[in-house]
Amino acid sequence: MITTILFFLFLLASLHYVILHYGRFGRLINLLPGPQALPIIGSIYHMQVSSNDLWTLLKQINIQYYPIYKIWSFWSALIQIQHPDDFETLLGNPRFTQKSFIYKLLEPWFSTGLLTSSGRKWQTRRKILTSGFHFNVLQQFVDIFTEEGERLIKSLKSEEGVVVKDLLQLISEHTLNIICETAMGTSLKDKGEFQYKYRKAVNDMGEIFAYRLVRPWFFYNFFFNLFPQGRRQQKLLKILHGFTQKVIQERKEYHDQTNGQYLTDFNKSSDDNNGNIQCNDIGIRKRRLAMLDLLIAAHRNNEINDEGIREEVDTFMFRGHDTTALAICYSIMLLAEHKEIQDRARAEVREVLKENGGKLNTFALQNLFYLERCIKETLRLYPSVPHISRKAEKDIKLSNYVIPVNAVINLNIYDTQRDPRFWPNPEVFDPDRFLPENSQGRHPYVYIPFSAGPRNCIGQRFAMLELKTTLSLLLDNYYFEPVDYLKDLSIAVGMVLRPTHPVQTKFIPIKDTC
Ligand code: HEM
Repeated sequence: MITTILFFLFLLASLHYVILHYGRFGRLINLLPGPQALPIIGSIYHMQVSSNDLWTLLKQINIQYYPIYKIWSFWSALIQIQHPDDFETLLGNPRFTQKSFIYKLLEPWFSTGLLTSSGRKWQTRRKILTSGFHFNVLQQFVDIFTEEGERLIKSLKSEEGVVVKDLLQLISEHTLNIICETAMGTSLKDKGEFQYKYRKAVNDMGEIFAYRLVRPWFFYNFFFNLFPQGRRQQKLLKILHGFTQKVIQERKEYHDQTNGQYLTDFNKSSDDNNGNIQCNDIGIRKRRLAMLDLLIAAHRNNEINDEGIREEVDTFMFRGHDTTALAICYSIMLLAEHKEIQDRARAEVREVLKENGGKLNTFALQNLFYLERCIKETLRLYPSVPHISRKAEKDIKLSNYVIPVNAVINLNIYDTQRDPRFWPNPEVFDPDRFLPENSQGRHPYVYIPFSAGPRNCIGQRFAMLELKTTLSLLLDNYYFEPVDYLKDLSIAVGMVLRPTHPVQTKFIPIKDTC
């Protein structure tokens, strides 16, 4: 019986293979170069290795088939691209805004929030949420970035310096506090264990994402949930959704208690008469108009339902803390390894602080030109989001090949930003690449850490202000010294550019400030 079923399935798969590969779609895809593929399963058998070996393997394949190649993964064709002209053709075209099926792996977590949705839904949500990142709103957030930065500095205090054993853990605690206080209007103070579990679950979900990515038979949630990793994912989702539900519930309660009076004008100042932002006894900031408030206001106008709020809070909670934590970590590590650059950045921070009476505000942050170049250069070498992916919504010509409708197109941001054809000495950390005179003539799509076009990162200005504030405070108070070196870094394939092991850095207090 089993043999008959297997034989029948094999016949079906063979028939599907012939139709797929000898039809127009398959013929066009097969014109592209790419690693050796077996009938039916394609090239995916090369990729059944650990996620850091996969990272190394893909780098080799990228070099071999530059600038475009295909990977057959059973019935799907994945097109990998790495040329800024192709990025421009794809991202610059407002008709290519649909994400590929790879993002479906994220749907159990985010459903169809801003990152994963498409079409009308995405447009409506993007419109609602954009005002949450308006300059006036971001300006108020700088106070929170500073408060949290000061807490971080206190936590590092020690006479002779401290070696932080897991830099990413420490910094992601800080960035999660920030996203909750700013975008969600909720404080996580005294919720250490609760937030630790959330961050651990985020990390574990990243591993599961990478695991499924190269096992297309696990793309179907129903089937995946029957297996141990699927059951593990179910448990993690309970933690992740429990966390965000609590944040939403607390904020809703606050607006119910205040009769929704703070849900009206998003551009008004949120300070009391003395310029202080107040907290109520459950730690919720009064009158700060957060992104979550926009969603609650939209809910009251019947523009979004409870499920809609949850998917956006899940999306922003993850995207708003993990990406910035990685960027801060890599910045610290790079500055630790480049003492002269670190000293120059610190000198600038101190100068700007002096000019602003020791206070950081948006004006002061705007004047940190060198630090901004350091951050840009960090995001060139270590883009928090190394790859993005789109669905070909119609035929599109890339690097002289016609890519047929429905193909998956993966954009390799990481390798493009290190491509020696566009970046002299690409492995060298040189913030002055981003001086205006050194940027002239550079292809506009060769540097896209925040993506580009209509689906670019909605949080990029938020991220830059947060990074500048945190790094300024750290630079003003500590010398950074390397313990682990970036040349030894091992990276796992996943949603973000995560190291496979904890990384360590030493912070030595500067006597005149600490
Ligand atoms: C250094 C920090 C950050 C980097 C490098 C970064 C990078 C990116 C990239 C490359 C995309 C495009 C993703 C894709 O097409 O699949 C993106 C989208 C997005 N980012 Fe960021 N991001 C950062 C910080 C943030 C922050 C702080 C927030 C929220 C507060 C945020 C929220 C989002 C959202 C919601 C999207 C989806 C936008 C849409 O599709 O309309 N990001 N980000």
